[in-house]
Amino acid sequence: MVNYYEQGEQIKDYSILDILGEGRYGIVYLAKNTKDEKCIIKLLKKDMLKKSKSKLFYEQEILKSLNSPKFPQFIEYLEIDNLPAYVLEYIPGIVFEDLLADDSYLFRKEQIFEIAIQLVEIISILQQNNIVHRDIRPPNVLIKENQDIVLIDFGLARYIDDKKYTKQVDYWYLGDFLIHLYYTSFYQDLELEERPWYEELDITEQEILFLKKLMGIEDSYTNIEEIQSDIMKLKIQD
Ligand SMILES: Nc1ncnc2c1ncn2[C@@H]1O[C@H](COP(=O)(O)OP(=O)(O)OP(=O)(O)O)[C@@H](O)[C@H]1O
Repeated sequence: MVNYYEQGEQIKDYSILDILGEGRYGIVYLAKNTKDEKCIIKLLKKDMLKKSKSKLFYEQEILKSLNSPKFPQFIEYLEIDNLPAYVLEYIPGIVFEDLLADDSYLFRKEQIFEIAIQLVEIISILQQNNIVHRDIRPPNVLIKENQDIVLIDFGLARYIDDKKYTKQVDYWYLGDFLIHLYYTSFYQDLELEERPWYEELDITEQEILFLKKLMGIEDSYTNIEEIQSDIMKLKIQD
């Protein structure tokens, strides 16, 4: 049984404003502190306590260690009804999942390159801290009003090793993310047979090669500098 908190209810020093999301593992609340500043409270579900231990551990550990405006700051650990919870900085903005759900929103190429540059910078900071996020998807990437990008939800993030948790996992997600953005300006003729993205999208050979390398379809990228340099070349050619 999940004990939901309602708007106006108090959890320790925080007053609940809204429920932002509910996953298998827990509930994400928007709340405000005693100074009236908004923040995020993540509360784990009881029946998921065993399974979610590692999710909780890594998300906390990793966010504590990252000190950059490109990620939400870890504020504090709480225990609520004997369940672990933690408080994170609230980032005002909109997640890409919501932008993509709005069919009228089209990403232009120069916007896609700007977003790609910021995401690569984010991956580069993660790599400097030996971290792979493993979930860089539209619900987990937020864009602020000033167009700065912030990566959230570190539940699957881990320390890089050379087996399961490789750098290439985040390169694959970056490629897939960018393809979602390219598809916003693709008109699907329902009469025609579906083709793979590299045939359907109106993109250059260089863009195809870049995306294929990110996704490991062609020779994979081995380092982030190479990716940075290829995006700059694409941007100049555009
Ligand atoms: N720091 C934050 N600032 C602003 N909004 C946030 C923040 N963290 C989460 N959100 C909002 O809450 C939603 C759910 O958050 P998040 O994806 O971290 O939860 P989760 O339950 O761990 O997700 P999942 O079930 O996908 O693992 C996000 O899509 C976003 O809209």
